[in-house]
Amino acid sequence: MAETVAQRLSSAGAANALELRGVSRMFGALAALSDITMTVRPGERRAVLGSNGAGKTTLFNCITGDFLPTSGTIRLFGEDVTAFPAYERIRRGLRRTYQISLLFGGLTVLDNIYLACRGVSRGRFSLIRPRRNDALMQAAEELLTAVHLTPARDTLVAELSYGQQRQLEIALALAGAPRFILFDEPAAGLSPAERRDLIDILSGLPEHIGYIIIEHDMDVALRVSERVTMMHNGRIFKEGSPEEIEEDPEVQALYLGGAHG
Ligand SMILES: Nc1ncnc2c1ncn2[C@@H]1O[C@H](COP(=O)(O)OP(=O)(O)OP(=O)(O)O)[C@@H](O)[C@H]1O
Repeated sequence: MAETVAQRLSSAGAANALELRGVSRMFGALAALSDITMTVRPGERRAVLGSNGAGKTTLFNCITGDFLPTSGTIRLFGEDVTAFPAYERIRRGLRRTYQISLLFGGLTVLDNIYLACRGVSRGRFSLIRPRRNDALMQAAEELLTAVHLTPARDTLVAELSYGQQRQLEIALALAGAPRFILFDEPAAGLSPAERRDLIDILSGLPEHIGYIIIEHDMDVALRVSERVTMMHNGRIFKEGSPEEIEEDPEVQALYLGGAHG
């Protein structure tokens, strides 16, 4: 089988994109995460699946720095970021999308992307209207294409369909040369055609960008990932290739049997 980008970067000695060691997160007496140990290589595409309450969102929140873990360590590209605030992790190339939309409805699609590019760039923020040859404007145009939104370039975000808004959220996560992205249920609420488009967009991302996708739609999750981590009750329950996970009898009994929401 051909070597994946993740394998090539890994054999070239690059640090893991993400490394969690013994990560736990308590909410009072409830262990939302218990002793999570997992590694994701640079460029690797990973799906994290599990029923409602399995701990997937808490896992994302600990990786981004929205929550601190109660115990354990988190390393990003070899660096211990366990106690780093979220913005320090963003500076190191980590991005995330949310289940709830965080877009500016009164601005155009291109303006939303442009502002995201500006927000993560190091230059000073200016209210002067950007010129068309501005490098950030060019980056914004490229992101527009990457998420298949070129026809909606000048449309106000409030007028976009729900699916187009989700596509725009992916563009915002791609602003500013990310190295690793956390996608939180990007297929939720999408039509079958929009799901196919999403699969194309994720499959077409530059190879060096790794990601973790939380997704309830197994068809999407298994098609856009090289490896799958199954969670249950705050623990890792199984890990394997999409084929291994799909055929695993325990996974089928617990998850594919309809126990998930
Ligand atoms: N801020 C919080 N305060 C208290 N309990 C929380 C908090 N966040 C999550 N939990 C609890 O932690 C457990 C894991 O929740 P989490 O949202 O991480 O699961 P999930 O796998 O993302 O579920 P879903 O698929 O429904 O989004 C649940 O029992 C949840 O009620």
